[in-house]
Amino acid sequence: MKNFTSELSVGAYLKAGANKTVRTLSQLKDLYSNREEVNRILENEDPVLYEVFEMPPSPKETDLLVNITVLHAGVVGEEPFMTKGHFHQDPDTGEVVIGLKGSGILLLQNRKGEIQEFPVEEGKVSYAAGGWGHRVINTGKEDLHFLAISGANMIHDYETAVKLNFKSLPVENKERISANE
Ligand SMILES: O=P(O)(O)OC[C@H]1O[C@](O)(CO)[C@@H](O)[C@@H]1O
Ligand SMILES: [Fe+2]
Repeated sequence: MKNFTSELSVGAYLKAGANKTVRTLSQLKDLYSNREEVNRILENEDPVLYEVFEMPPSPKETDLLVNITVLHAGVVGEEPFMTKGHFHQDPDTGEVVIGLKGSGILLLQNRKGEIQEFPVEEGKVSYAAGGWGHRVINTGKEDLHFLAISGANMIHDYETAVKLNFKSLPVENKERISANE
């Protein structure tokens, strides 16, 4: 990554050289448990769930990945918009998450099925240690902006998240919902 300085806003970050990746519902439809609702939404539109603005890392594995993510507000059935969720292939590679705007949850789950939830909002910094899968969920009514920093040698492991049935809703709600079913 080249030297840069930027305000912590998407516009400024783009001007400083960030690349943008867009994730839409049609790309991530298997994340949501209410299939009928997914299909109903997709009949009309393919909403953008989140956008990741990332500074291009150097090809060297010792570099850092620094990105700002904008996770939009919305729901698919009862489930709020969320990131796909992944583990890092190398269990020694963690990630820092710093809330900038909006409110949400960083949901962590390890291979033993243990779960932790941390707030993502302005003024809060959290660390997802290696070995903990992580997903961000926008539980608020406005877009959630956060900065994430990890090692550039990090390889996303999405398969483990699927295999372990990575949780979606904030766990309390999930328990409350299934208790009421
Ligand atoms: O790779 P995924 O699961 O789509 O999520 C991307 C997001 O995940 C993060 O690793 C934060 O958990 C960010 O880098 C980015 O916002
Ligand atoms: Fe990550």
